[in-house]
Amino acid sequence: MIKKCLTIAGSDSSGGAGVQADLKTFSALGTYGMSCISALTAQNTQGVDKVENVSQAMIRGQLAAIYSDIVPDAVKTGMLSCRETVETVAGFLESHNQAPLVVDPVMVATTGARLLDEEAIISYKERLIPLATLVTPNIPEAEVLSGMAIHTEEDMKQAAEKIMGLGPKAVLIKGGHKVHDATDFLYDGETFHVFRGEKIDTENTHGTGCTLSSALAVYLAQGYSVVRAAALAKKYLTGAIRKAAVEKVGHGHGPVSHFWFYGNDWGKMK
Ligand SMILES: Nc1ncnc2c1ncn2[C@@H]1O[C@H](COP(=O)(O)OP(=O)(O)O)[C@@H](O)[C@H]1O
Ligand SMILES: Cc1ncc(COP(=O)(O)O)c(N)n1
Repeated sequence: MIKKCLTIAGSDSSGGAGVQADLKTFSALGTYGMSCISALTAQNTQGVDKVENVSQAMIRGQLAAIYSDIVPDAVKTGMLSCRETVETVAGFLESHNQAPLVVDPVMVATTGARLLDEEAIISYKERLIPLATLVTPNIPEAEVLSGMAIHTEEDMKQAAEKIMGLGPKAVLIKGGHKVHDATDFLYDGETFHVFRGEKIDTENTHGTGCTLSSALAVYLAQGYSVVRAAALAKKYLTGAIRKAAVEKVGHGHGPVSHFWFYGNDWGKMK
């Protein structure tokens, strides 16, 4: 039976990040995608112009409609925007969700705009992260969650240990913000797993974190271990960045391309 994946995240009007990136990833990897939209953004590849939060009643309504009909095999959260929404989502998932949960603690867009209120961080730490199968901060987000500065790979490991103290089953610190490589660290409380990645020379990285966390949700829905899911998700994302480097959309930070994955088969059909 087809696996069903749910994203709880913000909408990106330009289609590169947020719910739109998540649904594209779910489809490209052969799963059925569902969404609960937490906030609307008016944004493009150059910046975020406006943010409007969806009401708590509407967020609860979307989640209740989904869970009363189609039970997800995996869930991911992305931009949750404010403290109330983090609390609402955590409260709902606590009582209704039994599937693997990937928490991408989205705080700031690639273009620099804030996507999360400062007061929401405490709710992430106390309510949502403890429910996570995997939490996937980038380096600045890991600094906020761990309360320490990260300059070296040793720092990434120490921060991962501190974030594990918040109660998730595993943490993946993403290394895309480093200058020379794109190495990610996964810590499951016992072992550090290193995912070395070539840094592709491109500014077209809009939606990388969203795509990675969605691909992780897909592979967890399909029953892979967290370690295997992380390796497969990184492979999918690297292909999507590589394609984006030669296929620019928009005038700013172009979105990653999900077509690379279908590309070969489509080529054969022509
Ligand atoms: N230029 C790049 N080349 C290859 N991989 C990248 C590049 N930029 C980011 N990544 C990878 O994309 C994922 C998201 O990373 P990061 O940019 O750190 O997170 P976010 O999108 O949340 O800011 C990670 O797996 C990271 O290693
Ligand atoms: C609705 C929404 N969610 C998440 C991101 C972060 O994605 P990125 O870091 O790639 O800009 C975004 N820009 N917009």
